[in-house]
Amino acid sequence: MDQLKILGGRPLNGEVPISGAKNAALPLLCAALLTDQPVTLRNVPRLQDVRTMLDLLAYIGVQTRHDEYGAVHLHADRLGEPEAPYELVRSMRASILALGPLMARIGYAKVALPGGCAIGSRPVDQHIRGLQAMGAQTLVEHGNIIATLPRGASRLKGARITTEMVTVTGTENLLMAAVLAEGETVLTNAAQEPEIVDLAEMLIAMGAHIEGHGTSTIHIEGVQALHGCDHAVVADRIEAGTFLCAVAATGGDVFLRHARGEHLQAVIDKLRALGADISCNGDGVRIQSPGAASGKLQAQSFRTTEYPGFPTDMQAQFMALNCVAHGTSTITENIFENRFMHVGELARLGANIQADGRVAVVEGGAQLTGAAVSSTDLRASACLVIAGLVASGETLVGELQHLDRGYDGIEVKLRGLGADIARIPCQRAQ
Ligand SMILES: CC(=O)N[C@H]1[C@@H](OP(=O)(O)OP(=O)(O)OC[C@H]2O[C@@H](n3ccc(=O)[nH]c3=O)[C@H](O)[C@@H]2O)O[C@H](CO)[C@@H](O)[C@@H]1O
Ligand SMILES: C=C(OP(=O)(O)O)C(=O)O
Repeated sequence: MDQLKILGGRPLNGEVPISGAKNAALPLLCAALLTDQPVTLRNVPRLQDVRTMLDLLAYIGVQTRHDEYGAVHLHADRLGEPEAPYELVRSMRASILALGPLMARIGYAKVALPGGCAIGSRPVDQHIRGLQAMGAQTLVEHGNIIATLPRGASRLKGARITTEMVTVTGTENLLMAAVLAEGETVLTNAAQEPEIVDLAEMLIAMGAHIEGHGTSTIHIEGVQALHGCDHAVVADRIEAGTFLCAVAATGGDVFLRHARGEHLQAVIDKLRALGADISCNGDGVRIQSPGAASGKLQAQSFRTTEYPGFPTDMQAQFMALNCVAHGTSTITENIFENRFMHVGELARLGANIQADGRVAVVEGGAQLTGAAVSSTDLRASACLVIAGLVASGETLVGELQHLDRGYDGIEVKLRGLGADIARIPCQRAQ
């Protein structure tokens, strides 16, 4: 397995382009299942999760092509009796996003249950309950969710659905199911993330009737058929947030081109309180920071919540920053029950953190020193990269399959900003 070798202690300066969002691209790719006409998606990040999703869609019968300009061309004109097999689903939970569109388009879906994963148990009961409310008959058998329409029915039926908790992919699945259902669907307690808004905008461009996306109540009036579209994926707020934390920690002056400051307000508020100077305009976000070594950064307590609150997908990266800023901070993880696995690895670099259940108390001001560490999940890997950028000496980050799921060339981008970071291919990694 490849490793990242980082020599810490350098400030970051310059400009970095922010890629399209993983968590938007994955549902948008699945939305191509909703029409028999060609769909073009632009600004699609080059990530392992995108490759896995394209493999899955190809398996289902969709023609797919990722071109050299970052656009993906999809054509779902011939769908058979599609299956999303466990081999593809287990490496990427977002495969569950094929369920809603397949039910909407052909009234049949067989998707392997994604199972638990590193950050928590992550059930999909709300996806299934919502589809049942729209008339789907579902069966869990041999590890698969099999969904069908009742005898004589040709479409799902619109319904009022209130999910028991706010779920991002659950909202996306039900939104995609509802656009071709008969009559009106109202999703209450819906997720409000920018990725939901991006999906709704793509569906509207395909001819769907949707109102209220970006709020907790979404109204959808089903239509008979959708047409093709050409849509660009929204910029990745979590990639942008990761770079903001990296620059805050190392110090420097960086412009994040394409980043959308309005999608990162909770993180930006905390970074400003910590001591970074941040300005946003229509082209991107600029951060200037004196860096942790200046002794001027003040650690910030926060609790993760649904959008627009502080995102769980930024918790690990901000924790790395709190380790080197001054003062004690308390971090509460409210979304996933097991998302502190980076704590042990940060400790190997010299961090001082006590985690108990969903709460971690970070004693700031640590002088981190480089060591070999292992990623346990996607954002944990990003947090270790940030820690490595500030640690003295050499840090080796292993298990990069997690990082590669969600960051498009992070080491190339960081090197462009002045970091001393290199990927060591597995045969040379020691
Ligand atoms: C591909 C993608 O977009 N992934 C994001 C999505 O994951 P994902 O959509 O899987 O996360 P959810 O919003 O569904 O999960 C929120 C909480 O609800 C629980 N839950 C969810 C659905 C369900 O049927 N039953 C249930 O109990 C989950 O276990 C979790 O505790 O939102 C998460 C929360 O912002 C992010 O961390 C992920 O990066
Ligand atoms: C947890 C994440 O992704 P996924 O839902 O794909 O596991 C993430 O993007 O941080």
